[in-house]
Amino acid sequence: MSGPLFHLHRRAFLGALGASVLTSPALFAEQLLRTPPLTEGPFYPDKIPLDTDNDLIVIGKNTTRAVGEITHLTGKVLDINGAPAKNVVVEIWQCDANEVYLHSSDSIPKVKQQDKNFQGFGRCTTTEKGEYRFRTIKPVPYPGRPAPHIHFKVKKGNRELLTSQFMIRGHAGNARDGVFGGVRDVIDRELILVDFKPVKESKIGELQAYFEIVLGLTPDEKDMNLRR
Ligand SMILES: O=C(O)c1ccc(O)c(O)c1
Repeated sequence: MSGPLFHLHRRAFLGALGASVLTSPALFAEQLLRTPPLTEGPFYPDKIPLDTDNDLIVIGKNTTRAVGEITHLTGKVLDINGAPAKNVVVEIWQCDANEVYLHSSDSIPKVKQQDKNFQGFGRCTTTEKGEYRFRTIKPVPYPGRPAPHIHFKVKKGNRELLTSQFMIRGHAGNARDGVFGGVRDVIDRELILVDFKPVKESKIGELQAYFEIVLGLTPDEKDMNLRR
């Protein structure tokens, strides 16, 4: 999701609340909307691959690239006050262009179908500004999951801060997807949708997607706030 769009939706949200609750605008106005958590699904890798870098298109020193529409996925991890979450790890995983996840219960039965050049899983540590970046493929529908999606987790050390998924804004499969349909709140839906746009200078049809992940308070931090 792009920065400006994000703020537009936030304003729409405040508008929907009505003027009466805005008597103390500072309470809301400074906070970003938190990325909603979503199911991990059945296919977080059961065996972490040797190559876990942020380029899912090329495994190790292979010379053949993965099949699919190359996407430069970038973004930031922020807290609800807009401060960067630096030095946290973003993990992504998704099925390959032939609908196979890097998980033995999917990849063993579909061994002939699997794209052996797709890394399927990657990690990126955020910078001082909370930035992350991946090179991956535009996600495709999976049997039983008509909304193409990329799963992600945000971790700090061993602590899992968020598990969710993002989906393609405007994709026809979203309306038929059980996980997307399970997100009842219209604002929450907006917060998991991402635009996939052509990279203008690219001669090979690469795409770019920008997604800001906003972390809510962790259980420990909520506890601290209650005690304050
Ligand atoms: O329930 C499932 O089958 C299923 C499959 C793939 C996914 O990515 C997922 O989140 C759920």
